[in-house]
Amino acid sequence: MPELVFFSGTMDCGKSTLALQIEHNRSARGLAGVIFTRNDRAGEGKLSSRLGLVTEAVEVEDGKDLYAYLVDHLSQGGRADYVIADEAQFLAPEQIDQLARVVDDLGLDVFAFGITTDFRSKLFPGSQRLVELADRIEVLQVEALCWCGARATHNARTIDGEMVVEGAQVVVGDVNQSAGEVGYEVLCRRHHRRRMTAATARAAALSPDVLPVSPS
Ligand SMILES: Nc1ncnc2c1ncn2[C@@H]1O[C@H](COP(=O)(O)OP(=O)(O)O)[C@@H](O)[C@H]1O
Ligand SMILES: Cc1cn([C@H]2C[C@H](O)[C@@H](COP(=O)(O)O)O2)c(=O)[nH]c1=O
Repeated sequence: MPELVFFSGTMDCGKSTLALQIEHNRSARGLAGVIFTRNDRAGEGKLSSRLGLVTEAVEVEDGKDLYAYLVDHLSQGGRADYVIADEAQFLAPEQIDQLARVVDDLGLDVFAFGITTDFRSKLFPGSQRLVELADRIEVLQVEALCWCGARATHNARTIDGEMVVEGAQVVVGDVNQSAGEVGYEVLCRRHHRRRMTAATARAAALSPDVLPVSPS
């Protein structure tokens, strides 16, 4: 049975790498995939991994109907044996519904990859719809780690290493950004709640007089 699978995890846990591996293994066996993405750091129409691999993809703009795209593609003689959607958190809920229809009405497997929650630990609308509709949700096996060594479960947005909690939901960016730039850091829940990043933990360790944070 074809499936809609949501591979989810924090930033930097290997989602795009896995998407590229699935694409490689299937195309090596003569299967043809359609790859969707939106707002990849490598630029428009790219699916890229931090391991350096990159492939061409179809950029999903606002309002693009993914089901209609596949029907057009197939009716013009194109092949599609499976579908990959990276950065799926950026898709609109209607576009996730269209991916579910691709599974049910076209009989194709759809593999969607994305982060579940934003820097305020709120669900992205696209991820929420995936949680609601997916046949299966897979959490990636290679765990990203918080600076304390615990499994990272949350994404923090940082400026100069300090966690910020105000701003637009979507700001394309990366972990390990240089000073002055908006960046991201993955944290365990405890340290996300306390807004304690690697930089602020280091600074606190150097100032033993600082009182503990309030028990909120
Ligand atoms: N220099 C490196 N050597 C080995 N593995 C690396 C290196 N840089 C990144 N990685 C791996 O790549 C993962 C990030 O992969 P990527 O697919 O870009 O993540 P995601 O799409 O989840 O944000 C890291 O968690 C790490 O496992
Ligand atoms: C937490 C969070 C992230 N983003 C952006 C930052 C990156 O461009 C992508 C995640 O990509 P990755 O391949 O999983 O690293 O999402 C955002 O726009 N808003 C956020 O709150």
